[in-house]
Amino acid sequence: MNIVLTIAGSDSGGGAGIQADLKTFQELNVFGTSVITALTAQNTLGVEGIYPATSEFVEQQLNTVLQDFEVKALKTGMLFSADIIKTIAKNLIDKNIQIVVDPVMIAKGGQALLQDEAVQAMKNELLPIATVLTPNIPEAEKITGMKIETADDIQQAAAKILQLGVNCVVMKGGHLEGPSAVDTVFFQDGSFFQLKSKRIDTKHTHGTGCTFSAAITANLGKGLSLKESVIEAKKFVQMAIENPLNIGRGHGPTNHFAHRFGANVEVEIVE
Ligand SMILES: Nc1ncnc2c1ncn2[C@@H]1O[C@H](COP(=O)(O)OP(=O)(O)O)[C@@H](O)[C@H]1O
Ligand SMILES: Cc1ncc(COP(=O)(O)OP(=O)(O)O)c(N)n1
Repeated sequence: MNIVLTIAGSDSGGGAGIQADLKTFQELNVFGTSVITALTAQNTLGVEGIYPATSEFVEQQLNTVLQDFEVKALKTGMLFSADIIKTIAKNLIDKNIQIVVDPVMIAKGGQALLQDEAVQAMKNELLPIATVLTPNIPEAEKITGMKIETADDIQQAAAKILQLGVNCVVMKGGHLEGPSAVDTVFFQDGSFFQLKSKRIDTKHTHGTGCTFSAAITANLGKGLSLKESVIEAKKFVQMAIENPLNIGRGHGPTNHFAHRFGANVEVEIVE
């Protein structure tokens, strides 16, 4: 049994955060463990409240899991504060674990899930030890300090992010426009490729980023290459978006069951 870990916030609505991660892990046949950084009172309409854990308790959860389980890959999601980020980085620096960083900053409803001053800690402490970073466009803008509108901007921003020490960056295109949802994957050696899928016209996209990064983590945990892990994760999230559950009165969750039925999902790989 391959064991993976999510270090993230709890979404009481079950569509994002720890809950989306564990559902994704389970669907992809890996054993999921968790370190909870914050509780959120949240549903499909938005985040009503945030109750962060202390960095000491985050550290205790992390060490308790790592002392007992051989974790192959982990992801981080909502980390909330600079203190929590520094604590996590300090405890992971000497571990042989593949690290997927989803730099969660702002929920769809606009609520901050990461304090502003924590962005610098993420850049200085966490990204240098990360295997892969999966920013959406606003997150990439915050990390790089540049406006991202064109394909050239995406390439420039990726280059800036790679300079921070992360091995690979997946620039997610969910927030862009056009008939395709295009994610571009950049590596340290200058190579890159794109993953293109049909953009689905839906409001039910709560937790897409969490689900995508959790699927990459699960795939890495199973021993797939980084490239294969990202490709398969894109297929997983595409199926989850294409087959909405239509629950909740706002931005509903993606459908983590969907991959069981969606063998024919179309994702084009452009090298
Ligand atoms: N409407 C959509 N149709 C198809 N794929 C989408 C759609 N929205 C997002 N995605 C995909 O979901 C994944 C998460 O992207 P994104 O929504 O940008 O992240 P986040 O949830 O962090 O904002 C990416 O693979 C992106 O291409
Ligand atoms: C607890 C928690 N973690 C992360 C998010 C953000 O998830 P994301 O996949 O980026 O989806 P949206 O917020 O954009 O719907 C969250 N909301 N809560």
